[in-house]
Amino acid sequence: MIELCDVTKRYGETVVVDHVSLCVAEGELLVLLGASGSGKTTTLKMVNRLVEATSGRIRVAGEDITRAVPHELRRRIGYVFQALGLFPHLTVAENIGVTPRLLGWDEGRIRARVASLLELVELDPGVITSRFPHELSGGQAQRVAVARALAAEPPVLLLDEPFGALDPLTRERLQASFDGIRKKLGVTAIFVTHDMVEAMTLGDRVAVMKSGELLQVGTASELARAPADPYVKELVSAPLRRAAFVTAKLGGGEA
Ligand SMILES: Nc1ncnc2c1ncn2[C@@H]1O[C@H](COP(=O)(O)OP(=O)(O)OP(=O)(O)O)[C@@H](O)[C@H]1O
Repeated sequence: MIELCDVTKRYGETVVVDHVSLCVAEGELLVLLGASGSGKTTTLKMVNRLVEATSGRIRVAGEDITRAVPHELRRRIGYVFQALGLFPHLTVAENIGVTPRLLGWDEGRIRARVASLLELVELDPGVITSRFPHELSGGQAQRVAVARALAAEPPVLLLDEPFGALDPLTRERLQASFDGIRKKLGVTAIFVTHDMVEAMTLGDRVAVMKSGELLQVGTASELARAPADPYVKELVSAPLRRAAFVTAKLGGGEA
């Protein structure tokens, strides 16, 4: 469904994404995992042409994206990015309804969709629909951005740390409900995170990036069993190291 073939992005002399090749199958969620500055966001933005690749080829549903009109491409691809991009002068309901409205849905269908999406992301429609983005907390705004990306049931979703601003318990609940809905809808997705536990929880496969290079792609257990690089090994063992630390801190290994 999404194919990157030998994709490179350069800014001047600096290579920020270095000959990356990746395939995401229909209905699959691929996590892009890596440290800050490793090129995850740039890779994601090349898929919907918010950033143009310097070289290489990208296809979505078999179509070379350079042949698509960028705004039409983006209507077919839901996108949640770090800066959220909610329209400040539109209410929550209007923000979520933007793409369905562009696609010509009738108002009743849009209203019902907005209400069901708000419930999905655990926001009370009665309270939140008529608020403006500046009247939301960071976590609420993030949830509205996720709802907006799902609004027109796009076949492809790109998510850049969509749960980053949430407290850990809300984050865990929303990860679970997101996982359910994307499987139910059969959405193909690329999900950027630097959190290994989130990657293991949500990803069918995980792609590890470092300094613009793709180090390894595989299921979490493949990465754990046969890490191709010391950095991958360190990343996948991080949750266990932290769990051991917490266990020790709480007073021993019996817990
Ligand atoms: N418009 C730009 N001009 C020059 N360099 C850029 C530009 N956009 C990104 N970069 C650089 O490209 C590299 C990769 O950035 P990118 O945002 O893709 O990383 P990331 O892995 O998503 O990081 P984070 O987890 O912090 O969001 C960084 O070194 C960044 O400074």
